[in-house]
Amino acid sequence: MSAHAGTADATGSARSGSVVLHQVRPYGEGDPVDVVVTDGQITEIGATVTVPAGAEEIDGNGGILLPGFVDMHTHLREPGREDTETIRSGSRAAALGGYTAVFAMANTNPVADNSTITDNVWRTGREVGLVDVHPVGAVTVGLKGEQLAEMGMMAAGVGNVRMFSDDGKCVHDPLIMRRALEYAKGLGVLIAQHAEEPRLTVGAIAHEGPTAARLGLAGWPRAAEESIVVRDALLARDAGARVHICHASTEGTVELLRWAKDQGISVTAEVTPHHLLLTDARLEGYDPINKVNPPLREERDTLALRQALADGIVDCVATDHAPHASQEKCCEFSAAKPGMLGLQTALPIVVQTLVEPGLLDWRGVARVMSERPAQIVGLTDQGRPIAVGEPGNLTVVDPDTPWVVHGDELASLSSNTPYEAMSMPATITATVLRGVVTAAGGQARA
Ligand SMILES: NC(=O)N[C@@H](CC(=O)O)C(=O)O
Ligand SMILES: [Zn+2]
Ligand SMILES: [Zn+2]
Repeated sequence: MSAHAGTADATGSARSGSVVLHQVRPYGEGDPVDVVVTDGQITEIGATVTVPAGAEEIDGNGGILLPGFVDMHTHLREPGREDTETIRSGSRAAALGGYTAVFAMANTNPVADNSTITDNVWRTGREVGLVDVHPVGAVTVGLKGEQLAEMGMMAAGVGNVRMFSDDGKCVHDPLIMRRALEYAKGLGVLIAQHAEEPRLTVGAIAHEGPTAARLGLAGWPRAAEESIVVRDALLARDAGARVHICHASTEGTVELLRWAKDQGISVTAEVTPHHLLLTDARLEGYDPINKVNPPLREERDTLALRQALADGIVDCVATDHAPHASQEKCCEFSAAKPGMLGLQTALPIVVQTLVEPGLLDWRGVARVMSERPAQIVGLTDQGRPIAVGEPGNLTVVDPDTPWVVHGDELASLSSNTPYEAMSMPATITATVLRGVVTAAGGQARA
């Protein structure tokens, strides 16, 4: 393999240079081809191509070529908790997971409720240059739910904020939510809601059901999510605005999304890999590694969410990558922080829960991991078709090389993965951002 052919400069645009991906199968279809990316764009696709002088060459080994993944829901903890994740460490995890763009949630310390912070997140992401880090702006000042943040200022800044969320908390006051939706409509931006009726989750730490009852854990009912999903669908309808539901976790939410979409309401939703794979059966043993908001639910919820993704009722997969320090995850269950790592394990879990059971083909994976999230947030340079003239944001997947997860080997500064010692069925061979290799052979390039 030749030396690095290009690097992303501080503004993130690709420098001159070329990458050749040898022996890859776009969307897993047809015979392997070679793909040339020059100056950030796909310039040639064919059985035999001209390798430009000085190009970095990657052997795809017959693996699957997909558009680079887009994560609508990542927590990078900068500013404030750089001991658990930084924009750099999170970008490394993202590149290794096949991502070319991530949306960094606003629940940092201080909260990203102003353009100084959102612009800084954007700039730092560009300096690192491994993945486009799009700042999410807070909907309300300090995530307090009382006063709308300066959404217009954040949208107009260099961070070009296009998604707003109080994630971690629900925008609970319906009048504030209504105003946020109206304002967002005017700005052409998206509100993403952490759907949780807080009056139904006081003290709650586990899914309300037989398992929590047996273990004596205070329950978080499905209705806490579903009541906000239906409320916000109605508010979006009346405002003529769009609303996005973060981490959908219940069978009932799927039914409500189906109803809302049937009505023509502009509601979209994401599901996390952990809500596709894991259930509250994990809570036996009280290991706080399994504590997450919303909580792990029951098998019928995971099955409904998988089917909903296949049907397009749930639009996309988002990681809700939520790093926490080990001392915050190995205390008593009730005291532990909720959240789990997700960036490096998302694609293999999608393979396990959707591709292997025949619910999605690789075109479907491109849809839920890349195309739909890019469309929902309005990114025009991501989630694009694999074709000459399109941006060189690409991921090569090896579907035949399993690997075993070890939290301390992940790129994240935290190690709170619920998949410790589990085998993952697929590996990311390489990730390319605007024609620059950002990760290859399990190594990130910054
Ligand atoms: N999902 C979680 O359990 N935790 C998230 C917040 C959130 O996504 O609600 C976090 O920031 O740690
Ligand atoms: Zn949340
Ligand atoms: Zn979150």
